[in-house]
Amino acid sequence: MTITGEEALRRAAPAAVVARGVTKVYGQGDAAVHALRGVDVGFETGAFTAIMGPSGSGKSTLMHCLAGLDSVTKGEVRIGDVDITRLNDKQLTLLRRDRVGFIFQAFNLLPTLSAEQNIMLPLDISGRQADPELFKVVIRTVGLGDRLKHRPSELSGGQQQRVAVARALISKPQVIFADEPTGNLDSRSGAEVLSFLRTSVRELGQTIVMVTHDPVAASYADRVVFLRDGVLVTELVHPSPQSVLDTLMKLEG
Ligand SMILES: Nc1ncnc2c1ncn2[C@@H]1O[C@H](COP(=O)(O)OP(=O)(O)OP(=O)(O)O)[C@@H](O)[C@H]1O
Repeated sequence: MTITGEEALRRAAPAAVVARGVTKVYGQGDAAVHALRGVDVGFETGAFTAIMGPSGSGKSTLMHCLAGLDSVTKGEVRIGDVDITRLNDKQLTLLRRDRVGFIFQAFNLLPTLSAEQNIMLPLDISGRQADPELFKVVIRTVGLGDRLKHRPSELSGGQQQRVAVARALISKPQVIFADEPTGNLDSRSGAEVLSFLRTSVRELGQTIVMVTHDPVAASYADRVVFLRDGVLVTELVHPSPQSVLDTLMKLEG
């Protein structure tokens, strides 16, 4: 029997995040918008997965539902062994704080804190200590050694996003959700940030799920899943910019 690359990936690693039958309807009656119509998808532990699709296909909605930032109308979302759709607000807040990392398009750093203080903030808030070895590895990985005392305003956009990447990595979350992490960066800084994400998957075994519009960004992932009209329609394993672009053109055509 031939095993496809995708099957091999699935067999090698259990899913860190699983969505089953996820439906999301915004509004009611005539004004109802069916943003997700029964999405089934798994995201492997230690893999980098991109979510793509035409504008309005439901990418951000799916990511928000996976990360517990938005509620589902129907269906189940598991992060590890926890069905997050059954948690109350307080439990969800703790789960996001302790098990999930976020990287957004706007870097979301606190302007009065240094790079190092921004990186440590989530751990400080939850009263946890950083693993000193991991801190060294993360700082080396994202190349911020000589910038740790700088404030965000003294850093370039690419450097600020590297701080946000380090902040997401330092708490060893079960999964990092990245929403257009290179959307505000020039192509060189974007490539650097994507390389750091790739390295964190390879060297730290980090699980990453990223929403992007950019075929080049998506090509850094191990796998790309494609949405259209709120449904998962296809996926690519070991994507190239060209194969992602071709698939998108077919979906939009
Ligand atoms: N809060 C909301 N209230 C009502 N409709 C919404 C809301 N958020 C999203 N939608 C609708 O749900 C659908 C999916 O939106 P979503 O933002 O998830 O798509 P997307 O693929 O991320 O789009 P884009 O690529 O343009 O960012 C769209 O039709 C959108 O208008």
